Amino acid sequence: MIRGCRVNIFCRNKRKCEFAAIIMSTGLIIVMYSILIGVHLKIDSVISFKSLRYSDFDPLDINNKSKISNFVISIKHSQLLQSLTPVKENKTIDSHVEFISNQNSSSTISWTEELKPGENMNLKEERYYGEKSDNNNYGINKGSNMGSNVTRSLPDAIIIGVKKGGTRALLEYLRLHPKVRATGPEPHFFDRNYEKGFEWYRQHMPASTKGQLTIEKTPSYFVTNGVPEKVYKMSKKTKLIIVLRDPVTRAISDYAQLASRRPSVKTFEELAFIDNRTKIVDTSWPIIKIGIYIQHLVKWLEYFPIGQIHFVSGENLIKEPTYEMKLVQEFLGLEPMINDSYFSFNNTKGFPCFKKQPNSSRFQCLNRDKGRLHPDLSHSVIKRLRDFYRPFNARIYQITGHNFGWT
Ligand SMILES: Nc1ncnc2c1ncn2[C@@H]1O[C@H](COP(=O)(O)OS(=O)(=O)O)[C@@H](OP(=O)(O)O)[C@H]1O
Repeated sequence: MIRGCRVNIFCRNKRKCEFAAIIMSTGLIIVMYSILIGVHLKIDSVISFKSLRYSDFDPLDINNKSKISNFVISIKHSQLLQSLTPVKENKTIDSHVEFISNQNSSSTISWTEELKPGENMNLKEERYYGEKSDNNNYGINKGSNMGSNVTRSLPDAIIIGVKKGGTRALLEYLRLHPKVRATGPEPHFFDRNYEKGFEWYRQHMPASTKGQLTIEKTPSYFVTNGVPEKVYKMSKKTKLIIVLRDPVTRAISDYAQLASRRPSVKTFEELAFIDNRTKIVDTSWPIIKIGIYIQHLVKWLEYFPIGQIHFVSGENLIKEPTYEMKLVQEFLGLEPMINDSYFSFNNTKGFPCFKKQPNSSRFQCLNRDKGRLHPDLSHSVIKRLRDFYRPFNARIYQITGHNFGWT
């Protein structure tokens, strides 16, 4: 009765009424479908970004193919979203920035690379300025013109090590400086991708403008044979930075990372000593070998003068980030802008956290896999390792002119 009444009110002619109903429902389906696609793209981008932290994602690692495709998809989605939202003048798009709040009311930072207005993700541009770089043996440092004086340059400075020394923290602190442009993931150019050539390397550097320093970090460079010569060939003026940390805690940190990725791995003691009874240290185990810093450093000194290498104390970078940053900025010839106001010690995390702008109230902390729990090792194991490293450490103190205080 009621249905009949409605039909009568809106459609006098039953066929016209059916036709109108079909048109309306088709329209409704199209609208809902578009909304769903839009939501899907947005969600997918966010999920992809969230799942890709620099710590577990190396886009240059061939074993990470699934992550690469995930990454590429997320970039495409973000580009699509960007093209729907025109970029306003002077607005910076953080294309790869990921700040995820965690339970401790701090945040987690992932790697960052910013796109400037007019710049896009296409790195294929092959035009050169033709300008011979002042610090590059090959004259290829300043590269493709991306418009409005934006270029990609080979690094002016490289954080070459040491693994688990605090290299990520240092790079993220340096990134706070307006005159610094830093890479996100580790490019691994000199140790894994050298055959791809300097142009490949340069294309993996962040966009920069004149006067800005380009900096990358790949801690494996410090211990990889042949890298000092290759860096020298790129530019003998490259400034080198090494974050040194007590080799015993460094080894434990490295092992903690290994165990978190391979839970079935042998115990630290089983791997660190040739024989657990005699406790002869196994120097062929990379986790031990990396900590014999002097052996690696001398290879760099064959190519670079000691004054061209800046040593950061990994321990002090945690205790007094401002002081260590003052020294690094001095070394890089930067105005000392990264000061106390950027840091706040987060007691829950047990590490300094930092803010992107001095006037911001929001502090960000490094990812949760920086500052992992270390396995408990017996005093005798620690003592044995300390005894082992002591003579090597003494030579490091001598050469660098700095007592790092590792006991
Ligand atoms: N601000 C801040 N937040 C968190 N962690 C910090 C920070 N500053 C230094 N560190 C120390 O950095 C250690 C990781 O070193 P790296 O970044 O060089 O590691 S890696 O080689 O890139 O994997 C990491 O080692 P673990 O504590 O063993 O995880 C930290 O001790």
